[in-house]
Amino acid sequence: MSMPELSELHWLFNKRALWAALAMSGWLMLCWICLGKSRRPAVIKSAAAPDWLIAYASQSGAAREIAERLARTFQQCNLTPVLMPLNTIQPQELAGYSRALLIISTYGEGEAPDNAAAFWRKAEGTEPDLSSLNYSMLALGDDQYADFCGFGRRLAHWLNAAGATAATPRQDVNRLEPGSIQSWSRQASTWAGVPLYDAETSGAFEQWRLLERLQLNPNSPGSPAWLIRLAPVADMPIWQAGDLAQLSIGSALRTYSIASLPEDGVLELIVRQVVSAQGVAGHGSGWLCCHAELGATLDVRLQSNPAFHLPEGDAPGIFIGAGTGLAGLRGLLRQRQHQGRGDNWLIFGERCLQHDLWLNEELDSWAAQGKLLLDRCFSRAEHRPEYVQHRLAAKADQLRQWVDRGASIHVCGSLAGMGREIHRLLQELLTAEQWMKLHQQQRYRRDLY
Ligand SMILES: Cc1cc2nc3c(=O)[nH]c(=O)nc-3n(C[C@H](O)[C@H](O)[C@H](O)COP(=O)(O)O)c2cc1C
Repeated sequence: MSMPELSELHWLFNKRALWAALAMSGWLMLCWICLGKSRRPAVIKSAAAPDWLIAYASQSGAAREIAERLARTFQQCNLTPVLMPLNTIQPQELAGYSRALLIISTYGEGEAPDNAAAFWRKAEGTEPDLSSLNYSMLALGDDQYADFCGFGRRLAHWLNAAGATAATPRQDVNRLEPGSIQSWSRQASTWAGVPLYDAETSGAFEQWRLLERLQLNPNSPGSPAWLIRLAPVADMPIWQAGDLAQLSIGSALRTYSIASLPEDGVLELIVRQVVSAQGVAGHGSGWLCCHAELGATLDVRLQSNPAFHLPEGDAPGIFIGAGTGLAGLRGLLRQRQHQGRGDNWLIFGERCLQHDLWLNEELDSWAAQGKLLLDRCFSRAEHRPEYVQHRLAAKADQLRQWVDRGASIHVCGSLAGMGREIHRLLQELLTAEQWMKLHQQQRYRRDLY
């Protein structure tokens, strides 16, 4: 999966027993609350929509990436925050929110980054009534500049003068220092009731070498997707299926789902080559998929992602994904094969049968051995165009039977394009009891971006 970049950070659910228990019980409660809400009539559902704002001011992307990651964590808890750069909101519109997380970088000489400058021009010197707004600010900067975190500080003063309440002390961060970010995250987590971040399950950056890249979809109508294979320069680190890899490429950091196991001796990723409307290759994907020479080294940090690990036990597994979402599912499926657990059902969607048989040798061989029930769907199929949600709906009886047998459901891929649809459909196709048990027993796991 190609996910947003981060600098010097690690975001995850803690492994330590106490925090895990707290986080999971919090998560379960949220699921319960949201489940209850989403089963009421639509009008109540929208009236009860969460009022979280996650706003950022970012020049080179660090603050934006943090904000995006926060938003994803909220979404994994079935909350739907509004995520935006400050410029896209009018100062007085902040009064429409009761809770905000603000990730604010400083640029120039103590100035606002470009995507917050217009906001600040309008805000400065005005004093709207923001007395119903509570906020928590993470201010990013560099103490080598004379006005350290100057914009964050000025924005916080302005908010306070307008009557807003700081729910946590403003945290100034020097050069993305992880300890400060962690400290803020813990406080913000407590306030927000969402487990936002913990540093202890992320390792350090290690060097890896680009070993190979194989295009998975030659001639596809979709953008090229590549299986990227990396070998460790030093010892092979340990990770679990479901974990993530943060790649440092130039000044950017990108996060991808890991598609392989340590036993494979390589770190495999599935990366879609991003090309802008102007034909410019994306920074991270362009380097990985086109520009980097084989043998080139890059810094990678592995990030534990317990929320997407396989559950204990040998119950069946349902795996649903589209596009690069196959990466996370493939890691899990490989682990299931290693464990000798053949009761797997994969529903995978891409564009067309002729050019999008991603990883077909491996998947077909598991299917031929009876270890995988394989449903491929193609959105551009001539006769029966289909998305994964259509196939799932067509196999609703089978879904219910598997869930009754204790199956867990893993969903990986885009939130907007697929994750939300699958979520909605599962709620519709499963009985209330099945849906409740899936949550209670933590058998519904998602890696969406
Ligand atoms: C040209 C430039 C000017 C900067 N000016 C300041 C500054 O005045 N005060 C400060 O604390 N940090 C300053 N910084 C540091 C950035 O705030 C810091 O690198 C931050 O992590 C960037 O976050 P972003 O990628 O979200 O924009 C500056 C950085 C650059 C490149």
